[in-house]
Amino acid sequence: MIAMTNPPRLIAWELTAGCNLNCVHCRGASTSSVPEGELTTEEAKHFIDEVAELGKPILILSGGEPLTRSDVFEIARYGTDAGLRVVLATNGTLLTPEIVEKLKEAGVQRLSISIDGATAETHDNFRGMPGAFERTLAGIEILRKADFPFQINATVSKRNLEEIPKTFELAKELGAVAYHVFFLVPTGRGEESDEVSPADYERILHWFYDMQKESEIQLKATCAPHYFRIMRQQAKKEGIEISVKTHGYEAMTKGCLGGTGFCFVSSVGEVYPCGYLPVLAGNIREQPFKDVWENSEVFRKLRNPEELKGKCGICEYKNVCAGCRARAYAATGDYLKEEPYCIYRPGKK
Ligand code: HEM
Ligand SMILES: C[C@H]1O[C@@H](n2cnc3c(N)ncnc32)[C@H](O)[C@@H]1O
Ligand code: MET
Ligand code: SF4
Repeated sequence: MIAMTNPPRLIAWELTAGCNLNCVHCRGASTSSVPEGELTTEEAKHFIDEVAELGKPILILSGGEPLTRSDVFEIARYGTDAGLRVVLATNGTLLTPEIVEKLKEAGVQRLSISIDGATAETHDNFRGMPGAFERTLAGIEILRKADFPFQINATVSKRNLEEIPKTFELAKELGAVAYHVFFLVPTGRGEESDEVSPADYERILHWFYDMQKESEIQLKATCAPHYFRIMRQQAKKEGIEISVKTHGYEAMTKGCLGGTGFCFVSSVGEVYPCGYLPVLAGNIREQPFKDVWENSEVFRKLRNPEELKGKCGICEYKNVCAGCRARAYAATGDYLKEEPYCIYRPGKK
């Protein structure tokens, strides 16, 4: 019998590597100069056709800054018409009422807006542009007036660790429908020296767990697979069964979806397990997307927990966590080795 591969549930697509900001942590090391060879509008549409044939994932139009690409609305419309749930990730500084209207017309369902500090000083230092915070807040005001749903994405690093709870408060005050924390991955301009310590991961993820229990808006921790262990450890202590009712969407999913439910497509058509793990799975200019998704070596390995090495390989939580493969790669050059930022010793329960 031939083993079936599930289609992706979520695809992040770097429509362009160009950007109007210059963030210290940017995985794409994006700047205002746009590298050559971006997928053309026609190639982009062809890719959408290929994705829609395989399944109906959420398609995240990302970057770089996707709003610097003039055909972004045409691409979004095409994705919507193909039956995909199209969302867009932006730094929020370029939003105008006209752009928001066009995004609505293109059927875009939600925007994510990055806010990496609760004060202008922290955010602007992070984002490499004085005035970015004010411009992003102005962008959010336009979204609110247009009644356009948005989530806040905040990236945790040593530079803003203590302000993270305040960014959550800000997200709620601003009327976000969700708050997603990303944990810095040292790739592109992201530096290992800015990563928070394993003990701080543990502390912030415990805080996140407590917030999730009482929050009225949706919370998600991205690139912190250990959250799924902590969730189980805490629920056990509290004598709670994990269910969608008690723990929301997080009850149904697992730590890292890279290569199993998620992949990243770069501005020149390269396919990766995620935007932080530079191990190439294939290129949609050279191969059908279906072929890359189903057959590439890196995806096949990531789908098999038995491939995990070190303490991740013997951990009782490996099926729900599996560690961050991008951090393992950045630290050792081998994406199957143990997650370097996890404090847990397998077998302790
Ligand atoms: C609806 C608006 C959303 C937007 C705009 C958005 C945006 C993003 C972006 C830009 C990334 C980073 C991708 C990269 O650069 O590699 C990302 C990652 C991710 N998001 Fe979201 N997201 C949204 C909703 C969701 C939802 C609803 C879920 C869960 C069902 C989700 C799950 C994930 C996962 C699993 C990753 C992958 C992290 C990784 O392994 O690379 N997102 N999201
Ligand atoms: C989609 C989200 O990804 C974040 N982002 C950009 N670069 C990195 C990185 N190296 N590590 C973690 N998150 C990152 C952006 O700040 C945005 O909020
Ligand atoms: N530029 C957008 C943001 O800052 C999306 C991609 S970030 C790599 O949120
Ligand atoms: S993180 Fe986003 S906004 Fe910042 S430089 Fe990278 S692409 Fe631009």
